[in-house]
Amino acid sequence: MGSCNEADSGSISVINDFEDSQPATPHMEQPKVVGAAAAQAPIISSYNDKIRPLLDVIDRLRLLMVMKEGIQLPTIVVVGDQSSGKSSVLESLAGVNLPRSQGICTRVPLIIRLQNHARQRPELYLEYNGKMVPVEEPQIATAINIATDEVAGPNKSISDTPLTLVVRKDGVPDLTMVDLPGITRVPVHGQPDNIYEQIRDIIMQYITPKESIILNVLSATVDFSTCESIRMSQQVDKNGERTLAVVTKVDRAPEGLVDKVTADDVNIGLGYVCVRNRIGDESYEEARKEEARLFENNAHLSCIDKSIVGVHVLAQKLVHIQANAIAKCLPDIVRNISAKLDENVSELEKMPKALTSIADATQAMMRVIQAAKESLKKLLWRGEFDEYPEDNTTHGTALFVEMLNRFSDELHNCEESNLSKDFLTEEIKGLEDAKGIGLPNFLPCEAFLRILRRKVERISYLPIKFTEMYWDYIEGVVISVVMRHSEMYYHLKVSAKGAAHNLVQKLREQSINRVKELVEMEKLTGYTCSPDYMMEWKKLMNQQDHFINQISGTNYKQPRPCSVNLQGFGEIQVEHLRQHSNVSILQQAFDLKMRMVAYWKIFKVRLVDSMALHLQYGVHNLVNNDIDEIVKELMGPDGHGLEKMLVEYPAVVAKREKLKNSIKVLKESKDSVAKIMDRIVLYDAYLV
Ligand SMILES: Nc1nc2c(ncn2[C@@H]2O[C@H](COP(=O)(O)OP(=O)(O)OP(=O)(O)O)[C@@H](O)[C@H]2O)c(=O)[nH]1
Repeated sequence: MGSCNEADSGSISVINDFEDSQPATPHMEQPKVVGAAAAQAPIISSYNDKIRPLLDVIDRLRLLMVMKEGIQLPTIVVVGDQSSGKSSVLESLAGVNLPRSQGICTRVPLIIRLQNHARQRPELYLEYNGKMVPVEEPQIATAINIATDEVAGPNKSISDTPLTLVVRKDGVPDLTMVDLPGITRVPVHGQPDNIYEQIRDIIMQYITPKESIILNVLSATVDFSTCESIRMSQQVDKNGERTLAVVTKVDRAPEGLVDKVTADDVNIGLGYVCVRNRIGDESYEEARKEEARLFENNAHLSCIDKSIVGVHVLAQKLVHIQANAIAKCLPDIVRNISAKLDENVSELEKMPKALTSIADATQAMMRVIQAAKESLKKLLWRGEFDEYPEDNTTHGTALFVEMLNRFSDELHNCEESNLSKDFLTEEIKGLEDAKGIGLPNFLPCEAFLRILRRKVERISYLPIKFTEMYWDYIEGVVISVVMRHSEMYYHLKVSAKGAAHNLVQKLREQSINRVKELVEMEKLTGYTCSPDYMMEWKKLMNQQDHFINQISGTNYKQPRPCSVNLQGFGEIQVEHLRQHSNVSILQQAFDLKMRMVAYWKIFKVRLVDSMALHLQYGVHNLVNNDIDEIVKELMGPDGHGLEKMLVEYPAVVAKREKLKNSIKVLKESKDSVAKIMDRIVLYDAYLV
């Protein structure tokens, strides 16, 4: 802390404690103070001519809007609660009038580029909405208000579209800063209810990049720890390493200020600078004199170290911080620009060229269908999922096995219920219906077929349901693959979707008819050459004598059981069978039942196998041959179907334009930085 009353307000000297917290760059001299220019502007500083070209490049990149391409630039961002004095601080630094008020005043980000130039006459202009508007110094505040109304609307609403104010003036420090809307929680008339969230989002967008320097403007009249701007900057810069605090309105609350800035309760890493801004109609010169007098004579303020008071100290600190930030960030900026440029160039190369003739369109369409065909072969036939590793809904071969297993389970679980109570009832009825003249030990074939038909009929909905479900699934995959490959051609995408739908519907219908045929064939004939049938039947028939005995046996010493345990069936109720006095009928019914059970096992396996082969065959044909029908449909009967493909999808045109524009910006940016590469290497070498 410097001793009180020692500075001379007439001559400007720089006492800079910033060197303690920031390493001095060997190639960067400390900014000099040019006292002779004091008459023209409140801040007088010449800029290290090694850094000036680098700042010019950064400003050029900012003008090119390279930030929109994801390249972060070192930026001094001015934040503060509403009416904390942000614009007044900038005004003091720039020596020009900016809009100041007690209510919300800054409604859009205002980029202020201060450039020291030797000419007598200052040059000022505003850049916004692609315009460059020269402004006379006395009209700056009005011009900014007009431009703000144009960008953000005439009411009190805010916008994140920035305005740029360029101030070329003798004696100003070479600085580029962004002034942001002040944080307010209470919307005033005409402002949206979410004004706080809107302002917060803009501020966070600017202060989050680690390249940003946060200039936190705090009014001496408030408790710093209650400031919303402190809360926000701490969210992105916890230890305050890139935060500098400017304390304004020191004239209003001088008492205790020295303790406030010394205690540093709010963790400001780059330190504090206390200032007194212009009040009312004062001129800048008067304001600086008043400021110097205040820090010299005020009982409370004169105790504050001179190295942290005054607008000119603030200017010097900012210049120094900015120089270090640029030197540190430039190598990364150069690398990022190159990487982004390569990325965009390769993305543009991958985009389809605009189609200008039918021959082009035909070629593009063939390429799309060929690529879709290859993808479908992989997904639905070969089981290669490298193109869609995440989306397992398209992994057709794997899902087909799951679907088939589910179908098989459903078929097996679809057995008739209350089997135990009605045991042999259906068979006895079948035998009675098929009664005719014949030898008693011959089973009528018709009785077997009638029961078989009924059983097949009962499950016939299952294979059809499975077929429908399978083709629905195939349709989904085909459409999604075709659409993905035709993404870049809007009209092709729409037509190909329709053609894919029509094709799969046709195949679905054919497949359902084939499955219906399979079911009908099963109803018509009971046949198998599998030896399993006879083995199973014989095994079951071994229980016949015991079973019939339990129902109609004549051993009166033992009570007749009401149920019998049969292997393969469990406990069977038999009371209802005792009404049949004809043992031969029971024997035939038992035989019939066992034939049916043995045959039904064969039937179910055969049905699942046939369905698997049939559907696999269908998919094989689809991915190898049928898919080509899409081409025919797209060409149309008269061959004019592709004409509409010549009209491009607006989103593709927009994307191509955006990429071209980004490439242009990045190339220009690359060219700009190429001119100062030798300096970057110099600073880079130092920083390493
Ligand atoms: N006494 C005194 N008044 C000041 C000082 N700095 C700013 N003011 C006044 O405080 C009020 C708000 O100042 P602005 O610079 O408009 O504050 P701001 O933070 O830019 O305001 P918004 O952008 O609207 O949030 C104005 O009336 C200024 O004149 C100062 O150091 N001393």
